[in-house]
Amino acid sequence: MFIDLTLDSDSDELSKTASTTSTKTPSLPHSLAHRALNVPHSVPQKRKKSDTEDAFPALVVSSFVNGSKHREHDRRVASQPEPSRPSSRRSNASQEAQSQNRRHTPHALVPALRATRSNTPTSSSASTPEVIIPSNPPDVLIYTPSHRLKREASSFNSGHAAAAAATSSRSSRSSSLASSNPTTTQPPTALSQRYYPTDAYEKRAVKGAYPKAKRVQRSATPLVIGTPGPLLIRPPNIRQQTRKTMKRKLRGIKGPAVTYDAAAERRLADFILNFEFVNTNPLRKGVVPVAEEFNAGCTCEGVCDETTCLCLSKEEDESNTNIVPYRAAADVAGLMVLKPEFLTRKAMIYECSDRCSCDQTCWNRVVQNGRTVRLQIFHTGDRGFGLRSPDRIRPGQFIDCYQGEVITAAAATLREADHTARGTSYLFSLDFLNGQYEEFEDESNDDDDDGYHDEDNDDEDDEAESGCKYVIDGRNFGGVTRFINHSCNPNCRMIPVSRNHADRDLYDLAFFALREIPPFTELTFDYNPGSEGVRDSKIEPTAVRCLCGEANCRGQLWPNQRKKGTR
Ligand SMILES: C[S@@+](CC[C@H](N)C(=O)[O-])C[C@H]1O[C@@H](n2cnc3c(N)ncnc32)[C@H](O)[C@@H]1O
Repeated sequence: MFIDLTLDSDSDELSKTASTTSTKTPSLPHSLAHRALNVPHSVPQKRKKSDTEDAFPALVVSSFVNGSKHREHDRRVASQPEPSRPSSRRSNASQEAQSQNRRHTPHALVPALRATRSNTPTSSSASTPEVIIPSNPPDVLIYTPSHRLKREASSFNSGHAAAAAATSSRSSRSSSLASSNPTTTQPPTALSQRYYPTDAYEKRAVKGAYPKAKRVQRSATPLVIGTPGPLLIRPPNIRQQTRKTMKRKLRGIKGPAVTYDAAAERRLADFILNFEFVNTNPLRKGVVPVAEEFNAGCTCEGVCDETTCLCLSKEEDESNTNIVPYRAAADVAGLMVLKPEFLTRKAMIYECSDRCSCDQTCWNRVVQNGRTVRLQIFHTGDRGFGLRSPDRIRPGQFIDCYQGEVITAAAATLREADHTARGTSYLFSLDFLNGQYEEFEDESNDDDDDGYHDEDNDDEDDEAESGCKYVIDGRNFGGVTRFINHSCNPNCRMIPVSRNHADRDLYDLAFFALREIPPFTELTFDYNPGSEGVRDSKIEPTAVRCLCGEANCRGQLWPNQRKKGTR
């Protein structure tokens, strides 16, 4: 067993060994204690002179055995070059060491080196100091720190403490310490040359701004054409992928399934690649809903009382009675449908809201509960895609809302040109309540009239021109109802439905069945309500021709591209 000088110090083994060896073992500085280690050599490996031999002159532990502790002498002897040691003496000394060991050592410690001198009782008669390397390998070697090493260690510690205390003048202090103690190795600091070399710039300049071009011999470079990847072996099936995308997007629509007619698959898949279905209307720049705090709710308990519910609109006559929009369907429990008389009215439906005290099962919550019928997209042949339902739809049954981006009237004016150029339009004005507050608005505008042009009013100019503040655009983002075509004899009607009495510009455009609609019948509504029964005498040359094929067809969808909404 012997001591590995490279290992760390705090070993229990060492302290144990040291205590069993001798209580007089010199106490080593912390960094000089060593751990005993089993290695296959009998003699410590040669180390750098400055690190080990000078610093750790060998102390032969077993020299304690016979009571003589000639450490200094041993150290000197151990440093003698090996060739000066006669082999015969070495063997004699070795034998003697072994016998000493056998006689006196109660434990496994034996000397590694034994210094001899002519006047020592255990030495041979030779006057030259010798190192005796016993044939039996030494067990323990503990090196004593030299005076020089002790000096260096203490000067290093004091220099390190001083450097830590004076952080501001660290570099100068360190350098002065370094100069005063040339043997001290300074730990690198933040200002060290190692991290911030002051000559880095010069070195780069010498090296040159650009690296040298790599010279390549092209003729010697092999051109390897590997085996083709999966893309070349089996090209992706674009059709399959677009179909998958379409199905994924259709699955994202809330409510009962929305499917498509197999004959329309290819065209629909191509179209849907550039279209996004939405479940709520995205509000675009400039569209600001009236805060819920301004809304009022009813105070009904459980389900609403038709006669007292505050949400319902009042008849305009003197009776002041509530207009009740819904009734229970005759054949389906829990299904609410529009009252037949409401279908012929021109009124907005006000449903109960989150501000109401009635519960969610209240009969006055129909549109907000969403679609209850399945829908199917198909291709009409001459009017693009159309929409129908595989289910029977009852008169007055809610189908779905028209959905799309809500944009300002000014934005709609800009988009309208694009819609016109394409010959299709998906713009629906939210203009139902326009005109109903004109009297009040005229009075309030009088105060504002200061005779100056206000740029902020440009949007309002557009509004005034178009007759509404906001428009719903279902071209690129929309619900499945954006496929409903126009008919001059429609089976559905678009009715405005609100849950916020305070907001007259933002509300839902809900489709209700005007009559019984058999399964797979195309759903249609009038794009230009109010002109029913009026056969246009002159068809505008720019208007989209109506192809509904009904006997009462007016010949054009609407005079200009933007639909009038529900007015
Ligand atoms: C809201 S979209 C209806 C869905 C549309 N067919 C599609 O494929 O996307 C309105 C457009 O459909 C076409 N359209 C709807 N009803 C029509 C009709 N009765 N006659 C001719 N074209 C019609 C017009 O091009 C119109 O601008």
